[in-house]
Amino acid sequence: MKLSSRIPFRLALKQTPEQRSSSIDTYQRTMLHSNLLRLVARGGPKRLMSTATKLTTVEVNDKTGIATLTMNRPPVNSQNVQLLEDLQKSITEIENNKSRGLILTSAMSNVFSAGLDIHEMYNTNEERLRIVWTELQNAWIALYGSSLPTAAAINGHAPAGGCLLATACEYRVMVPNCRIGLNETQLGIIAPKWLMSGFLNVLPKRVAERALTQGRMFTTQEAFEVGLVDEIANSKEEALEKCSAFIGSFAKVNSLARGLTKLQFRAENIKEFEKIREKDVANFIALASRPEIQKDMGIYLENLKKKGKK
Ligand SMILES: CCCCCCC/C=C/C(=O)SCCNC(=O)CCNC(=O)[C@H](O)C(C)(C)COP(=O)(O)OP(=O)(O)OC[C@H]1O[C@@H](n2cnc3c(N)ncnc32)[C@H](O)[C@@H]1OP(=O)(O)O
Repeated sequence: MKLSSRIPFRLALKQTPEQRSSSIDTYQRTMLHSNLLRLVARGGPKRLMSTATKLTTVEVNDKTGIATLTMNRPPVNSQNVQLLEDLQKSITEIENNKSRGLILTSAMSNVFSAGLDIHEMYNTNEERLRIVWTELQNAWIALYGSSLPTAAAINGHAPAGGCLLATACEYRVMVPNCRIGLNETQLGIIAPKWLMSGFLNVLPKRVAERALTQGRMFTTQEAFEVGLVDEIANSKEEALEKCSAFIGSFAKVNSLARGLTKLQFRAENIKEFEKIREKDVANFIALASRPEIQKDMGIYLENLKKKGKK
């Protein structure tokens, strides 16, 4: 069985030793291929891929081979089921079309993603809650478990689920005067462990614990200082360039070796997540259905609306 050198981690985890050794042939071919792609050109012609998605677009730069995945759900890219499904489709498409890397960004001018769409969790039924949470899990694992180099061009605020997507990537570049963080405790809710894993990958444990217990939203500058974002860019274009440069830094590195090394860092979190994912859905349904949580969500939504009208 021939295996792609860009096999997603969730599948690589299930490989037998024979399958792994067959990947080594691919390894050698990939070496040759990556040697041909040494220089990363910036800019260049872009090709819009034929995605069947409504709320995401994928553009591949023909010179660099890097795909830009853009979330486009006005006004704030809040993550409803459709956006979460489209994210997964686009990630799969990028993995299958042999792109050299993936940059996640937003079509909004001041918001990367406002996190889960609270309307999807409010005043709804258990089946809908199950779908919402399962799709959030699926979108996260597709990004976190991708063997491609991934980077987030955070061109606006990234609270909660927005921060989740950004920290699922390997590199983050953020524009000034925005906020990012996992603010769940401020909303009276507890983020499960898998949801914190990207955050815990990039921050020292002590900083992460304090931020998560406080539900802290970091400004761009603060996020840079603690290492939650890797660079600050003055515009979305600059953020995209910096993300491309990060992905380009792997041009001389064999992609299979790179991907499997990434896997070794993430495998434990992924395995833990796979073990508890069904229980986690049940926990979410139980929590989100509680009358006091529903009441708080209603108040939160009202306050968001009032703020918008000011
Ligand atoms: C029950 C257990 C749950 C466990 C879940 C744990 C995991 C994940 C959780 C989440 O992701 S929950 C979502 C958390 N997100 C937030 O708290 C962000 C809230 N939004 C904002 O802070 C701001 O909107 C913004 C992102 C900083 C953008 O500010 P801006 O001034 O540009 O826009 P607004 O005027 O505030 O919003 C415009 C419009 O959008 C609506 N909206 C904003 N965020 C959401 C959202 N997350 N879900 C649904 N709708 C949202 C907002 O109400 C406005 O609506 P209208 O007034 O235009 O109707």
